[in-house]
Amino acid sequence: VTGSNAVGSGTGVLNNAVSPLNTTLASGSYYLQDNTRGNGIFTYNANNRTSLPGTLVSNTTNAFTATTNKAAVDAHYYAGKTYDYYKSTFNRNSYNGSGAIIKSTVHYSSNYNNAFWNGSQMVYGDGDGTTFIPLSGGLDVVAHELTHAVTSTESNLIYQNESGALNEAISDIFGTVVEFKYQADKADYLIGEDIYTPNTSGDALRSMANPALNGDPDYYGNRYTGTGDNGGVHTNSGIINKAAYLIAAGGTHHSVSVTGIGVDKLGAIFYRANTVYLTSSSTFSQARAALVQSASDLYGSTSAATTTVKNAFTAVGVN
Ligand SMILES: CCC(=O)Oc1c(C)cccc1C(=O)O
Ligand SMILES: [Ca+2]
Ligand SMILES: [Ca+2]
Ligand SMILES: [Zn+2]
Repeated sequence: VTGSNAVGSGTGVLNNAVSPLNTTLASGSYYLQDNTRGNGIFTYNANNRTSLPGTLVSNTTNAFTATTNKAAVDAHYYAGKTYDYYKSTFNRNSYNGSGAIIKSTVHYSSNYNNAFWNGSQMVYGDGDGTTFIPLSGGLDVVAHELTHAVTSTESNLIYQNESGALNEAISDIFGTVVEFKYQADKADYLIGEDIYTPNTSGDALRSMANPALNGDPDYYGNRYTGTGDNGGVHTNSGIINKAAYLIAAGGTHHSVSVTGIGVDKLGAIFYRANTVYLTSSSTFSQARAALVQSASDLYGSTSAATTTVKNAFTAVGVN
């Protein structure tokens, strides 16, 4: 909408206080339209139907506290945080580097246990209340989805088999790196923990530290070779996620010891690989080479970081 920039507040999915919330005032109503980031962040409501994008979320006041708006408040705010991560860390202006409008839709369909980037926008279900609560309530989830958009404009990793698992892992990695940056007090190497199984504590959709907790592989020799889930993109991502965990936090896996270098360097190395070296058909082995080269470019060929990347991939059986 055409209006004036405003700064409001709101309540999120977990009844978390959200502030500041960048909104637009137009004709006496406030809209979840943030004009301060790139060409804007726009958050919509699908009203439990499946036509997109739905209706731009509005409120009579600049306090978005109504229950019906909690998913939208988090989707909007967390998209802004993810924008801020890419802009402040890599000077990347939105997912395409040129300020592309960021669109999110919440309340998609009914009892929808999914979130996705549809090639043009982010889409969030409300969950069925048992497996998931509204999925935009997790910062790692929102950053995961927006990172799919970054990947699509960079390496454009094909969403199947090894390139698809790399695509998925890159989204999990940046979901986690963004969580460490903006939710340091509760950051972890779990994915979706805030919105997964409200009746069970301590679990998550995936674990980077221990993929096996969810039955996902953490070693190349144990990869899934079937056709389900586009060739196991959310399963074999565990191999790359484990390597990423070892790169950041360190550890010993399959008798290979890795010295951790922290999440900031993890993000820098994967960002350079995704923007400079990876291609749409990259395999795990080619990703190892891309990441070693990226670490070498950034920190030196004999640096601790480069050694750590090599050891982490050896630890998960990727050479
Ligand atoms: C961490 C976010 C995530 O994995 O979202 C998905 C869900 C919940 C179901 C199916 C696909 C995705 C995805 O974005 O890959
Ligand atoms: Ca997490
Ligand atoms: Ca849970
Ligand atoms: Zn994904």
